[in-house]
Amino acid sequence: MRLSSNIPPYLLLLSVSQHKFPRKRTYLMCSPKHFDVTYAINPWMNPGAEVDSELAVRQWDGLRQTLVDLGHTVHVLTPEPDLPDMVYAANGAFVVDGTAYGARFKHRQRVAEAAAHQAFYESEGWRFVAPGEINEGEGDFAYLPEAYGGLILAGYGFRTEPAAHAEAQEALGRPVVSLRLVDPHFYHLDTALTVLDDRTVSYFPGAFSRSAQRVLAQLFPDAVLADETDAFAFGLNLVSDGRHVVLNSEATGMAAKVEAAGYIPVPVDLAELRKGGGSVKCCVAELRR
Ligand SMILES: CN(C)C(=N)NCCC[C@H](N)C(=O)O
Repeated sequence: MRLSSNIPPYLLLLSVSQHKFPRKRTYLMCSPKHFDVTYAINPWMNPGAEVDSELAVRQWDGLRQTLVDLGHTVHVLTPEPDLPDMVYAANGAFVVDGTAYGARFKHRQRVAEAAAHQAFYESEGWRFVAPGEINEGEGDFAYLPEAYGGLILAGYGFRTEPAAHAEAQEALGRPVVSLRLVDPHFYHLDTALTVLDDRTVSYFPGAFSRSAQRVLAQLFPDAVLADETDAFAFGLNLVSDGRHVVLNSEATGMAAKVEAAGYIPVPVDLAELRKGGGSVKCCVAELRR
């Protein structure tokens, strides 16, 4: 930056402090090679709907390439034929400070996915904690490394059991704040709340119980608030590196909100995978060393 003598130093400091800095991330994804909608376990799934799995793979690859082009490392899990929801890799574990707390899926159709994730973490040398309680990994857990010294937010009400929140706190040694989800369209925390940078969240209040809304307002007075339209467009189901916000291209309102908050929206088309009830974030697990 060229310093101009006409700009008062306090204004320069202000512009630097508002600049968002990206952090290089490591992610895990799984190709939708076997993606299909053959059962309905959330309100978005319609087993009668036609699914173009080749289009799903192309769109998914666009997301993978976008993350690589932003400078991030993306590991890829091998998809398995009878696990059509395996593309939603965020649900397989929750990783903080080098420890992977494994998933235990609620619905029988997804139960076998957990073993594939466990095998990945163990073969890559991560500390793996096997779960006793039902939980759907990063679908229902979010981490803010710089909020309150490192804070985990956890959703319950549809998939993950509250007992898993205590189990995650034991496994990961970070405080866990439990938040009750109340709208079945937003059955995982990551459809209703997202982490924009190490201390900032964005969320749709209407997806949470009144008490959970009060908790979020108390903890995050500076949150970027999303509305129902943003949430229904899967606008909160995004992946941010602290500066670039990769989100569903249909979520134009949410893109405008993150831009106004100082981030750079990076839209990707993931329409085919919406038929399974997920978007960008569901497809991407963050591996935190
Ligand atoms: C953002 N969401 C909801 C996710 N993190 N995961 C998507 C899972 C979709 C799958 N058919 C299911 O219902 O489990």
